Parts: sequence; structure tokens; C-alpha cells
Amino acid sequence: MAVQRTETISIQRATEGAAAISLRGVVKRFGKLTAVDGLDLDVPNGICLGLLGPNGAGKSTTMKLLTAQAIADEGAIEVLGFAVPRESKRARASMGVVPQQDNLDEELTARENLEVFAHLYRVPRKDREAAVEDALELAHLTDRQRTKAGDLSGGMRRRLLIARGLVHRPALVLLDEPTVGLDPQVRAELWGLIDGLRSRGTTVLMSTHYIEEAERLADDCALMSHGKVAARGAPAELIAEHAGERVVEHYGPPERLEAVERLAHAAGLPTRRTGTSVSVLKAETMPHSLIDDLGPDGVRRAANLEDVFVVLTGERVE
Ligand SMILES: Nc1ncnc2c1ncn2[C@@H]1O[C@H](COP(=O)(O)OP(=O)(O)OP(=O)(O)O)[C@@H](O)[C@H]1O
Repeated sequence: MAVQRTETISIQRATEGAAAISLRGVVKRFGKLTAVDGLDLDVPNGICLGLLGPNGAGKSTTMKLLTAQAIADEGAIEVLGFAVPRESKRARASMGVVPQQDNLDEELTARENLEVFAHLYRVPRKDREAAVEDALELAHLTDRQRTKAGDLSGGMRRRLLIARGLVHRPALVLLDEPTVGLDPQVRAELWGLIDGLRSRGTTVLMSTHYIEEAERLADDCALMSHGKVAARGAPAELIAEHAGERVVEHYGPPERLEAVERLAHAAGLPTRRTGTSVSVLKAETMPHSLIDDLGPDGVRRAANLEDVFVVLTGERVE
């Protein structure tokens, strides 16, 4: 891996102090629909940034703009110091892309899938075997390296997909909804793998619509709604600023929910609605008079990023 490492280091040096990814005023339209709408986003080197938003918020389109699979109508994009799309070939050489759709070659073994990509990414021949071994190990697939991709379980395939994006030891990895549709146990396994990338110093941009995934993995989150970033910060900071520490949920018929909202707003506290409940946020700051007025039937829980998202955008993430 000597040559590969040197390349990676020189690229990191070229961007030292700068952001691994920078988008300024980026717009992408599909006919009349504006999927990305004046997006400004910086991803500093070495962090995991969670791009959190509901289906249709523009997360996948943003990922595609970074790899030049889609071309922006307006704005400026830089990836690892390279202007995209003009220098996208050079940017792509140092980035790993893990797509939402599984596009492994079913007829090839796990190992062969990685070998093909090591070749495509121009890992020097003498380093290729070590690169493949390393990726297999990272994805805990060494034991299954001779199994055809088509015969692997869903979780193993997803791990292989991630390993394939890492085989050239990229400085930056784009993960588009890495655990979508997987069961909780497999999801937790993948979280371990993604966490491992961070500790290697790899910059990660991960889109997700799972609140827990963003809270667990992301150093920083960008909450995306209608093609823009509605808020940006560390999950704990965003929660503290917009939702406080605790939330009290009140259930009841519509008139009861309206009364709870009226009383909370009069006391200056934000609320969020679900079908059958109203959550009063920043509950730790509730005056005693409001606690008395609302009554004892509220259910207490910790505030989370979903609360923040709803307060800021009026939408739900999951
Ligand atoms: N190739 C395309 N042609 C037309 N419309 C598109 C195309 N790609 C995306 N869109 C539309 O752009 C909007 C943003 O889609 P995008 O896939 O970026 O959202 P997302 O946040 O990634 O959601 P998801 O998790 O469902 O992928 C959606 O309304 C989508 O239908």
C-alpha cells in the first residue's frame, strides 16, 4: 500500500485546513422540481457528517452532485480541493462511494468483487492483495471471501458494498443511506464498521433518515429539508438549542391537544404534534403554573433530533 498511502497523504495535505467538501449556492433542478435549492455545506476533514432528512429532501441528489453523476445548474462544488464537475475524475480517485442500491456482481465472490474495484481504482498491482485483505478484514468478511455475492446475506452484502468503496483507502467516503431496510441487528453491525472508519481518520458524509443513526455516528449533522440545510451542528448541541433536555408528551382528543399547545405557546415553549399527541419541548424550563395547568398525565422522555427536525421544518424525518 506504500504508493497508495503516499497519494492519500499528499491529497490530504493539499486540502489541509480546508474542508473535504464544500458546496456554495448549489441548485439542481429536474424539470420544474428543484431537488437541491441553494445548498451551502462544508464538511471539514476527518469528521462524520450526517445528512439527515426525510425522503425527497435532496440527500441522494447532493451525493450524486459530489461524484458528478448529476451536474448542478448553479453554484460551486469542491471535493478534496478539486472543482467538481471539472476535476471530478481526480476527486473520485480519492473518494469511496457506497450507493443506496446494491449493485454488487452476484456471480463474483466477495473477494473478486473487491479485486475488480481495486483494479478500477488503480491500486498498484503489488499493493492490490493487501488492499483487498484489508477491506475484507474491515468488513469482517475474511471468512466469506470465496462466497459468491449472490449467496451472501443482506447484511453481508451491505458490508461488502462498503468494503468495495474503501478498497483504495479513500480520504473521503460517501455513504448514501447505508442501513436502509436492514434489521436492527445488522444495522448495529454496520454502525460498528462506520465508526471504525472515523477512527482511521477517514472523512465520512452519510445520508440517513434514521434519527438514531445520525445521533450515534455523526460528529455533526446537517438537517436537510426541501433541498436546503435547515440547521447544522453536533447532535447534542442541536437538541439542547432547539428542543432542550426533556419533552413531555400529552395524549388525548383534538380539543385536549389544542389546549396543551395553547398553554405551552403562551409560556413560550415550542411544541410538536404527532397524530395522537402533542409534545411540549424544553420541558425542564416549564413554569410551575404550566405544570399545574397541563396536569399530571404527560409522559416524559429525553429530547431527540426528530424533535429538532419537526420544530424547524414542520416535517418528520422517519
Ligand atoms: N433523476 C431524477 N429525475 C427527476 N426527479 C428526481 C430525480 N432524482 C431525484 N428526483 C426528485 O428530486 C427530489 C429529491 O430526491 P432525492 O433522491 O435527492 O431525495 P432524498 O432526500 O435522497 O430521498 P431518498 O431517501 O428517497 O432518496 C425528489 O422529489 C425526487 O423525486
